Amino acid sequence: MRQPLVMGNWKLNGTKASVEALVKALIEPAAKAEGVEVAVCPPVIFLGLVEKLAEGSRIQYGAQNADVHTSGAFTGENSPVMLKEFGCKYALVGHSERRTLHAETDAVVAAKYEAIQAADLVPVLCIGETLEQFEAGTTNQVVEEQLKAVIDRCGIASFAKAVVAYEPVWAIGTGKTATPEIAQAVHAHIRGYLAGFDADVAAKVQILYGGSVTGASAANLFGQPDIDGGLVGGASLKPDDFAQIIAGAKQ
Ligand SMILES: O=C(CO)COP(=O)(O)O
Repeated sequence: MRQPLVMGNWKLNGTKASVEALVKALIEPAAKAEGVEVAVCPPVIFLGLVEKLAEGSRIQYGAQNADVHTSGAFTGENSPVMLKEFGCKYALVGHSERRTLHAETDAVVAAKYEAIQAADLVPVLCIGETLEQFEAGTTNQVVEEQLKAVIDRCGIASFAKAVVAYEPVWAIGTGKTATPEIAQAVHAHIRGYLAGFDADVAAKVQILYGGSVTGASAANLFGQPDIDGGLVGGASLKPDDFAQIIAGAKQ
């Protein structure tokens, strides 16, 4: 019922040459992965290039961040409306690196989520606990709070046009993937929490796992009933690994 989605988050990586090589290398794996949605989130400066390269392919794309404003005196920002003009389908919001390095609070994340949807883009709402919170056993409360901030501002119905990405901070870029069992338990909790507001919306929303996903770990993770694909960092920069991850979602 839910279509798997595999999304690469390139973070602050790439050159014109590497972006060209990577997108070209992904066209065939994406074409073969019928039934799997494939997307990449390059640094915004490469969006125009990705738009050209991905034209006519099954590769969709998005931004890693967006401002809350549409236009104005906000030096250095990119608005969701501009991202839409460049053909983006998605925008990540609330990635842990934005929350930590750019002090994005739950309130800021909710405002950005709203602005992204207002521009007719699909927000990919990133949530997840730190190592300290994981060890303290508070994962479920942490993700509930992160979700609640968005529900309070935008309503549960907004999740009909959103994607959730569960990314435990301790698994991001560390090589420590959550086991399929740990990830599934949190995904089931997230879906159950959303179902408390609206069962139909909860049943349909795609919930991605992110954090050190590799070609080797993807299929087991994506085989879990509440894991609908992945948000992939490091491995999405390597065409062979990312192709294997895409294939892992086709099961
Ligand atoms: O942060 C991530 C994706 O948004 C995950 O990054 P890694 O796959 O490099 O751990």
